[in-house]
Amino acid sequence: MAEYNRVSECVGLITLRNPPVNALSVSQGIVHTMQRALSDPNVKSVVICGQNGIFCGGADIKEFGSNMTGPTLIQMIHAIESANKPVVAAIEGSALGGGLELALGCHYRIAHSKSRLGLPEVSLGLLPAAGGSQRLPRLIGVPAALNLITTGRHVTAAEALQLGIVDQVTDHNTVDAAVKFALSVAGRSLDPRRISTHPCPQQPDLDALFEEVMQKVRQSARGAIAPIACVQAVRAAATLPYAQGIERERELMATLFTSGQARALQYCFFAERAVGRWRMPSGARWDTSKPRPVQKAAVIGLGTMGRGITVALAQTGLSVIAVETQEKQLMEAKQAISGMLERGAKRRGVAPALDRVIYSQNIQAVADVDLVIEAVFEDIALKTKVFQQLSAACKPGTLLCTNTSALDVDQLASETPNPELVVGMHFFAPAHVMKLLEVVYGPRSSPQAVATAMQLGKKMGKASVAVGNCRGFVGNRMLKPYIEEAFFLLEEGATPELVDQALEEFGFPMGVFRMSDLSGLDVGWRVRKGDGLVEPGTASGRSARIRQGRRYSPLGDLLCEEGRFGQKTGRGWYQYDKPGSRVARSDPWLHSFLGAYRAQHGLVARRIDHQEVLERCLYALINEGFHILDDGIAAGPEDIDVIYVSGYGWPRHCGGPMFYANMVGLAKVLERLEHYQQLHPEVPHLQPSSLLRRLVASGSPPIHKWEEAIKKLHSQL
Ligand SMILES: CCCCCCCCCCCCC/C=C/C(=O)SCCNC(=O)CCNC(=O)[C@H](O)C(C)(C)COP(=O)(O)OP(=O)(O)OC[C@H]1O[C@@H](n2cnc3c(N)ncnc32)[C@H](O)[C@@H]1OP(=O)(O)O
Repeated sequence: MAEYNRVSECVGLITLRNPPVNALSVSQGIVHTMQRALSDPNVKSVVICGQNGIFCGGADIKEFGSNMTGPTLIQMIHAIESANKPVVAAIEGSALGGGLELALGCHYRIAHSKSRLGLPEVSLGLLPAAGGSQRLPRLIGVPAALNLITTGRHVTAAEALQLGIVDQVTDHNTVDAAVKFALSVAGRSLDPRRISTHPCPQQPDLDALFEEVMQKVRQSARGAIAPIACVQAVRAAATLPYAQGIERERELMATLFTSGQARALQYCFFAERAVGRWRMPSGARWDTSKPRPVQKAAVIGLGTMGRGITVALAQTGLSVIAVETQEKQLMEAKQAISGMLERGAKRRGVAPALDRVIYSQNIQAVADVDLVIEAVFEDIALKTKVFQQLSAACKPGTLLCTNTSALDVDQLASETPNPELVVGMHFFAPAHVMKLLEVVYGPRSSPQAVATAMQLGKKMGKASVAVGNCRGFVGNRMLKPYIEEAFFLLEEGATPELVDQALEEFGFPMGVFRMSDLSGLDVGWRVRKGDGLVEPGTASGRSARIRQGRRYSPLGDLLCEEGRFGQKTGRGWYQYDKPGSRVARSDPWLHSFLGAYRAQHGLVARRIDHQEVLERCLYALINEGFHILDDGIAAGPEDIDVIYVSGYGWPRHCGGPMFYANMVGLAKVLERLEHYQQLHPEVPHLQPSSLLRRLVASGSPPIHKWEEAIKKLHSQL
């Protein structure tokens, strides 16, 4: 776990060994090796490094749920800082969380130029509770420490040097540089190097600073408790002696450590990694399916989505052929894409990848690409034509991907001579910014096609999730009952403001109505028209609100008939100063419209509270998630949760819809769905899924056991 060697005759070298990231385990034995180094009379100084080019990824997150016994990290770091021989941290790869805290306990820090450092505990629902919240502000000052600790961001070695976190940066062998450095400081007084013994650097107007930061953090935290505790811990560092500060750090950590939010955030950390280990119902899996290399790609159709996808591909280092058949649109797209590439490059401090994109009006230009992403208008006839053209134009083996969000991937595949080469790559707008990618496979998609799309998604920095083909795939399929419940709540007496407030207090960045105004009400209207649901708005009464045998709310259609498409028209569920403006204001017209609508349909408005909004919208969405699991469209709850957290604004500290259901209790979700279903029998999405019932009947296993339970339950059917 921690290996000890003597090098250059008088330097004790401690190497952390705990693959893959040298996470600090309670059983690691660093204390023991440290004692060995300190008691060795031949050793004049000590270097701590990590094996395989990574210093340390922090405390072992997997141990958090278990019974942790052994010397605490804090005691170990204290022992290092108190040592009477200089201890130098040789930082390569990452020094994160407890890893950086360990380095802060050392007397000196030497970092490789490519290493990254940070205290990301906040993103796991925790705070740097191995003295990090007390040492970092003492070392680099309160404002910089607050920034790092409350955001959890990683800094480069160059920034760490500038901030004063490290003493030296090297491009060469870090351990060699640290050993040399350790020899040069042997025998020097260590008092100035013990960070905990110093006060924080003076800071004028401390109270005002903390007030300002606390306000900012509360706003952006959207209900998360860890960022607030982080501010409180740093405040303790700035105002209390170290011993008392550490006590405060411990108290705050004790509250966070056992919180549901910490469990949810740590679940998200592992879920994001688990979705990379995808598998298909056919038995094909990530570890047995070899992706094809993709160096050259093409994007067909340069509307909003196509432009974003082109930028994302070019920024990943691929050569891209961007095709748009109309000359004017092609020129406009070229200008927009170049602008996005230039702005992105400026932000990242690199040269813009303008010459990676070749523009063409001719689909034949795709002849030698490895992969094509089609992003033309959502029209099955048009997409079919494009797929047929692509099949004829591309070299054999080219992967054909569609960015459709609503059409049938299998149907498109069946239009090509090689359906095994077809998958969906469902990006979210703006495609070069949004983290989520749904990789949609059909029954005939080859494992290699899925592996290639998944690998490309990963390269693009996306949270890529492999899902089966169905209407709306996973994300949009679950969104439908959520939006419908919100409409029904308006009919029954709620307002858009009330519904949005409940959802935003829950942690969504935007409630359903503000979101719908942003994305455009006409999008859903077009889909509903296509489904034959939209009728002229003159009929009244209950029967006018039953369509295709189930409850239907025409409210969204009626707003569209008024030309209220949301932000782009300056009117939607809210009003805006002008078309395109983003600040939503309550609209008296909407409220009287709702009153008139209810009167026309004989609906009596009743008082609706936040709890009902949350239960009806969220449980309807969760219920659809159980259907999706039962249908095998998502392989496990993690897939659904990653989709919702990374693409739909579900608050990360609630873990995603399926984790949330697990936290609330499956029996409670079932009971509330049954309750609402009795009240609204004409709403099928409130009918509890059979999987949810079966899981409750089998004793509500915890989420990590669902897969096993689902398999067992399926085999019993
Ligand atoms: C009841 C009262 C109690 C009171 C208080 C008790 C206190 C006790 C606790 C004291 C703790 C003190 C405070 C310290 C806290 C921490 O240190 S929390 C951890 C902070 N560190 C992080 O958040 C870093 C997380 N890791 C990463 O960001 C990345 O993994 C990486 C290090 C940058 C490497 O990235 P990459 O190369 O892309 O690899 P990955 O795929 O991400 O990871 C590879 C595998 O390693 C696993 N892993 C990574 N980090 C950890 C970790 N810290 N612990 C355990 N496992 C880790 C990751 O899951 C991958 O695993 P596989 O998916 O199985 O391959």
